[in-house]
Amino acid sequence: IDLREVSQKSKLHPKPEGLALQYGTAGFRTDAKHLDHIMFRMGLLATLRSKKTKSTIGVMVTASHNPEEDNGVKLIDPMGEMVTAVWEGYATQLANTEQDSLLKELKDIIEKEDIDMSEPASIYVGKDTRPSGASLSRAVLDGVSSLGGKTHDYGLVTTPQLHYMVCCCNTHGCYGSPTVEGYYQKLSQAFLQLTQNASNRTDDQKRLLVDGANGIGALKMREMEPFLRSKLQVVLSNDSSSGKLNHMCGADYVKVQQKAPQGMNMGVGECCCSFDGDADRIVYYYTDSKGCFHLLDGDKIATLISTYLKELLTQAGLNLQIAVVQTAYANGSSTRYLEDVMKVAVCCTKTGVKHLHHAAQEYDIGVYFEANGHGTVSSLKRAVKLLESTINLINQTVGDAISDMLVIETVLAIRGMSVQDWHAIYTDLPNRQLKVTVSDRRVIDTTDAERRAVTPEGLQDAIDSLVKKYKTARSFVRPSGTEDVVRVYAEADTQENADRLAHEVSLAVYRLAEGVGDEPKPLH
Ligand SMILES: CC(=O)N[C@H]1[C@@H](OP(=O)(O)O)O[C@H](CO)[C@@H](O)[C@@H]1O
Ligand SMILES: [Mg+2]
Repeated sequence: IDLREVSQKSKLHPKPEGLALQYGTAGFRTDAKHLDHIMFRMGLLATLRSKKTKSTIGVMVTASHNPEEDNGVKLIDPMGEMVTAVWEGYATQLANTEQDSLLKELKDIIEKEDIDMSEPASIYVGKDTRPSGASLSRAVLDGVSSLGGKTHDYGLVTTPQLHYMVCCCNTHGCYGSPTVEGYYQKLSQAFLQLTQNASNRTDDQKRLLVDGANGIGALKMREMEPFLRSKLQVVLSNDSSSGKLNHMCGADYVKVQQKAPQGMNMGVGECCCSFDGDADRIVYYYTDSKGCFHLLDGDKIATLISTYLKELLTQAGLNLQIAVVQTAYANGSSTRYLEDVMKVAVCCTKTGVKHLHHAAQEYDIGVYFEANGHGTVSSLKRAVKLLESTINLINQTVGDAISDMLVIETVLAIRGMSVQDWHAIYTDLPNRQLKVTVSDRRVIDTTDAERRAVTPEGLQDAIDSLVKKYKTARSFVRPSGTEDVVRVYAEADTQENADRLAHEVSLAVYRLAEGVGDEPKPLH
């Protein structure tokens, strides 16, 4: 194998000594300053993956909901899915190898996977709006070309758009045409077709305020608008590239803070939604006449969509198995509603859409959403004509804010529901998410889809006895896969109790993870 070019070019992308990073929940993420060598190496790895699978592979440069100064990278597999766990392992190995053993590490992977290096390779590359994206995506291209791979640089795209392109390419056009116009055309045609009979929709109901998180989603929404032919009137805010990405706005801010983003001019009862920094998450919300804020998160979205699909199946007399996949963060009320009232099967997986996606594929129709609004519908294998347009509206490869938004608007239109009707389906249990900083978050290990802590010793017992003090309470902790923090989640009968429980559990985490009794500082 001729790795001379890799050897030369890798010198232009040196690894800072001692820096170790993990391929986390959604790829590598950290301060953009430390990522150049990671990008080059992910270009190399994507090329190997492409040769191995004899397909096009995607490389997306993004740090999603994280601060503007951060960046990151994720690899996209042939069908638009996240790369497999084994290859995530290679990614971590390759990323952490010191400069002088890079070639050896590459050869190891080539050997282990028995890769025919004479195969051609094709890599699609995209990036979000972060200033560091330009030079980092060039480093990816450098990696690919040093192994002789071909690249197509899509430039600024949302993460789900790149997933879509990869899937289109590898299915030879069956999924759509691999261009942004192809994407807009596919989604908007399905939307217009499905909503054409929902004629009693008022102009107010056609209006949707969209918070673009000052990111790529805003840009792409503006491009898509003409395709929607005023059937959906999108009012964009936080759509300037001069505004700071994800700062006091975007889906993660709205979900975790449980309040409206800044920079949005919301009228009473108006239907609003927020994307995250790479537009793969969406949450809805409105404020009522008393100024109260009401959030419709991923759990509410999963409920709306699965209820609608179940109705379609009944109408069509189809005996297909439908299920909703959630994570430990799903509000207890949503799980109860789906199982007890809707009689829909619910299953729980670890955090990260790659886990939900695989679980969803076990069913004829799998609706999966993380509570934070990251999700989609998958596996519409045996469904028939009636579902065809609905399927076209859905980006089945990965969670996609724009496509999800159109699906939601369609279901609301067809069922004549307002955002308030939708909100009333069930009442969320008050909840709170906190972050605790500890010196090594890896001391926390979990089981049962992250709902129980195995280590440090005594932590789960401490959580259990704190939870017992409250009514309808639940709490769990897990190390984040995208930030250097431990996440704490709690829900209880009142907001005060949820806040108190989250705080108490944070204290226990700090005490047991650090082995000391100091006061921690839980952050919102
Ligand atoms: C509690 C939470 O919202 N966690 C998020 C967050 O992962 P962490 O591993 O919790 O940092 O980022 C992931 C990628 O966007 C997303 O899939 C996940 O749901
Ligand atoms: Mg995201």
